[in-house]
Amino acid sequence: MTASDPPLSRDPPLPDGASLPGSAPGLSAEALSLFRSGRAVLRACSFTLGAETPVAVLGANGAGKTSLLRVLLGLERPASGTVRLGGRALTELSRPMRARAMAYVPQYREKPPGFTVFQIVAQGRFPHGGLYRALSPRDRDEVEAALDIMTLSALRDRPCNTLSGGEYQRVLLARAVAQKTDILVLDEPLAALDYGHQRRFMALLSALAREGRLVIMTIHQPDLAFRHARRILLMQDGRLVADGPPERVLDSATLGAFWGVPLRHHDIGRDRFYTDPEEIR
Ligand SMILES: Nc1ncnc2c1ncn2[C@@H]1O[C@H](COP(=O)(O)OP(=O)(O)OP(=O)(O)O)[C@@H](O)[C@H]1O
Repeated sequence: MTASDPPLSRDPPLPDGASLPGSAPGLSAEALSLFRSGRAVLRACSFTLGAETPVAVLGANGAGKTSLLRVLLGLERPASGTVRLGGRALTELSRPMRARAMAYVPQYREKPPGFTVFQIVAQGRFPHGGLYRALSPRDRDEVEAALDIMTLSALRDRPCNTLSGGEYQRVLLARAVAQKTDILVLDEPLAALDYGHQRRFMALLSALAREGRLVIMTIHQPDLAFRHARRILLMQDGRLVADGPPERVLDSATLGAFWGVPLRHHDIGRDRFYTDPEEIR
C-alpha cells in the first residue's frame, strides 16, 4: 500500500487468537440451515475451517455445496445458525471487510459485455480502495501478477465476452488472486480449465495454503480432491455426512456407498485412482 492509499478498513480488528497459524482468520459454521422454496437445502451444517486446507466439498448435484459456500460468504442468510469469521459473527462485519477477507469464484458466470480482461481482474482490488478510486501502483502490481499467474497477459485487452469458457474461468480466478484475501472460496474452480491450467492452478492453491491461506472449494472428481485437499467435507441432501482426511473419506467403501456405484481405489505414489471393478474390457 502506498501512503496515498486510503485506509483499508474502518472496522475494528479481529480479536487476538482468532487467526490461523498463518495469517488467515478462522471460518466456522454453526448449525447452518437454509430453505429454498420451502425445502431444506442446508440442514444443521457445522464445522470449523482451520489449518487443514485446502478443503474440498464433494457431493451429488443438488446436495447443497454452492448453497453452503454462499452462506459462508454472507451472500445468503441462513434460516438458522451462525457463520463466524475470526471469531465474529459474519453479520457484524461490513461487506467491504468480508470482501477483504474472502474472495469468491462462483460456478456459473455470464461474461459481462463492455469489460476487458484487465478491468475484470482489477475488480479484485475494489475491496481495498473502493469502486471509484483510481488503481494505485500496488493495485496495478497485484493485477499484473495475477494476470501473469493465470497466463492472461496476452489477453489483457480482450473484451471478456469474446473469451472461451476456460479463458473466462481463468479471468475470474485471476480476479480472486488479485483480491489477495486470506480465504479463497471456489465453486468448481477446475471445471472449465484445460489439464495444464488445472495443474498450475492447483499448485498455486497448495502454495497459498502452505502460506496459511484458507482454501475451500467444491470439486466433483475424487482423484483431484485426494491429490490436492487436506480435508474433505462430504454433503448429501443438505447434510454433512463425512468430514475428515482424504485417506479416510475418499476410500472406495465410503465413496462407493455414497455414490451407489461399485468402486475400487488404487494408490500410486501420492495419488489415488478409482476404477469400476465390474467393468469388462
Ligand atoms: N433459486 C432456487 N430456488 C429453489 N431451489 C433452488 C434454487 N437454487 C438452488 N436450489 C436448490 O437447492 C438445492 C441445492 O442447490 P446447490 O446449488 O447448493 O447444489 P450443489 O450441491 O452445488 O449442486 P451442483 O453439484 O449441481 O452444483 C438443489 O436441490 C437446488 O435445486
